[in-house]
Formats: sequence, C-alpha cells, structure tokens
Amino acid sequence: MALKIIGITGQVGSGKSTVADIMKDKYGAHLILTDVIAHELMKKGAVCYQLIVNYFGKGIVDEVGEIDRSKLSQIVFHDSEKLADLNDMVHPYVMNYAFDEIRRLTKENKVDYVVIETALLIEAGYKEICDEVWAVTVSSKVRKERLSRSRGYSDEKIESILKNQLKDEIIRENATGIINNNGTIDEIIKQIELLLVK
Ligand SMILES: CC(C)(COP(=O)(O)OP(=O)(O)OC[C@H]1O[C@@H](n2cnc3c(N)ncnc32)[C@H](O)[C@@H]1O)[C@@H](O)C(=O)NCCC(=O)NCCS
Ligand SMILES: Nc1ncnc2c1ncn2[C@@H]1O[C@H](COP(=O)(O)OP(=O)(O)OP(=O)(O)O)[C@@H](O)[C@H]1O
Repeated sequence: MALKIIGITGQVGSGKSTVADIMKDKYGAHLILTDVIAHELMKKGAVCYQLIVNYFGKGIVDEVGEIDRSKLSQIVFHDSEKLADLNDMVHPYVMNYAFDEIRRLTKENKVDYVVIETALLIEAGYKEICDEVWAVTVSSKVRKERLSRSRGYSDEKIESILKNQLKDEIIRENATGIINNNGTIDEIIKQIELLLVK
C-alpha cells in the first residue's frame, strides 16, 4: 500500500489530537504535530526563541528564561497583527521541519499513514500535500465543557482563539471527510473506519 498523507484539522478543542492518537494507536500512523513542533522550536536556544523574545520583549519570558506560552497567548489571541507576526516567525521553520519529515517517511516507505495534525492546515498550505483532509467538528457546548474540564480554559479564552481561526463551515468545505466529535471515543473510531475504507 502506498503511503497516505492525512491532514487532520479543526478549531480549538475539536478533538484533532484525539483523532491523531487513534490513528497512531490503531493504524500505526506516524504523527506530525505542528503545535508540538512549534513549541519545541520556541524553546530557549532553538531557532525561533530569539526572534520571538526580540519582538515581544522580556515580559513574555519566565523565571528560567523560557517563553511563557500562556502570556504569549494572552497577547496574540487578542491582537491579530501580532499573531500574524508570530506566525511569520514560526511557520516557515515548522513547515520546513514537517516537509523534511514527510520526505524522509516517503523515502523509507515503512508506514501506511502519515498524519499531519494542525489547526492551520488550510491557511498555512499543508492541504496541498495531503491525500485526504479530515475536519474534526464539535458543538460549542461540548467544546467548552471539555476544554474547561481538561485545561481550565475560560469561555473568553476559547472565544479569543476562535476569532483567529477559520469558521467551522469553511474548514468542513475544505475537507474530504468530516468527523463529528460530540460523542464517545468509540464513535470517533467508527467514523475513522468508514473514512479509511472510502
Ligand atoms: C500562541 C501560543 C504561544 C499558545 O500556546 P499554548 O501552549 O498556550 O496553546 P496551544 O499551542 O496548545 O494552542 C491553543 C490553540 O490555539 C491554536 N493555535 C495555535 N497557534 C495558532 C495560530 N497561529 N492561529 C490560530 N490558532 C492557533 C492551537 O491549534 C490550539 O487549538 C502557541 O500556540 C503559538 O506559539 N502559536 C503560534 C505558532 C503556531 O502557529 N503554532 C501552530 C501551528 S504551526
Ligand atoms: N470524544 C471525546 N470524548 C471525551 N473527551 C474528548 C473526546 N474528544 C476529545 N476529548 C477531550 O477534549 C479535549 C480536547 O481534545 P483534543 O486535545 O483532542 O482537541 P484538539 O483539537 O487537539 O485541541 P487543540 O485545538 O488545542 O490542539 C481533550 O481533553 C480531550 O481528551
């Protein structure tokens, strides 16, 4: 079977990581997680660190010199110009990393699936390299309950992030498959099974 590249996207807290984890555990997919890559590249000493600290100032740095992501998130999700500047500092490096990884995996040809999980699949141009794009969608009520319980996110924080993301409808229009995540994990698994035999 030829390697298949599946992009998994959706708004904040829709369940992208949950779907990606199922793909890894049940189907041995290799995961490329852009949030995790971005976080790594922002660590002290990594390639994006100094760019970000120079731009946002020492106020976003914690007592051990690391970028305090909750402080940075307070700034950028309330100021779309600053978010765009942060994106410009981080995305080229994240994309380089992700594309290198895909080239390596394609050459090795050892896995059936590579999953790219990112909130910015459409905006950042990952879509073009994906064989399939799955949009994970959840109701606003369920999203709020889950993110409040698991991460302590306030409704205000969720709204501020959503304002900087594509509308769910647009994300779904750009997808080849849709996963409704208002139910249980088993219900996600059934939907994945259907998408994979499609
Ligand atoms: C703003 C930051 C510091 C917040 O970090 P924090 O650990 O608090 O949150 P986390 O990274 O889990 O993101 C929270 C939610 O916002 C979404 N999100 C992250 N960055 C962006 C962005 N640039 N635009 C829209 N949504 C975003 C995430 O996908 C997630 O749904 C961090 O997300 C960041 O540095 N973002 C810019 C880099 C980026 O775009 N990364 C994501 C894809 S490359
Ligand atoms: N079907 C489900 N049943 C119960 N809890 C779920 C389900 N799907 C996701 N969750 C929980 O909801 C929260 C958000 O899910 P997840 O982290 O997968 O979303 P995400 O889209 O990757 O988030 P982000 O946009 O921040 O990257 C997590 O705590 C996760 O465990």
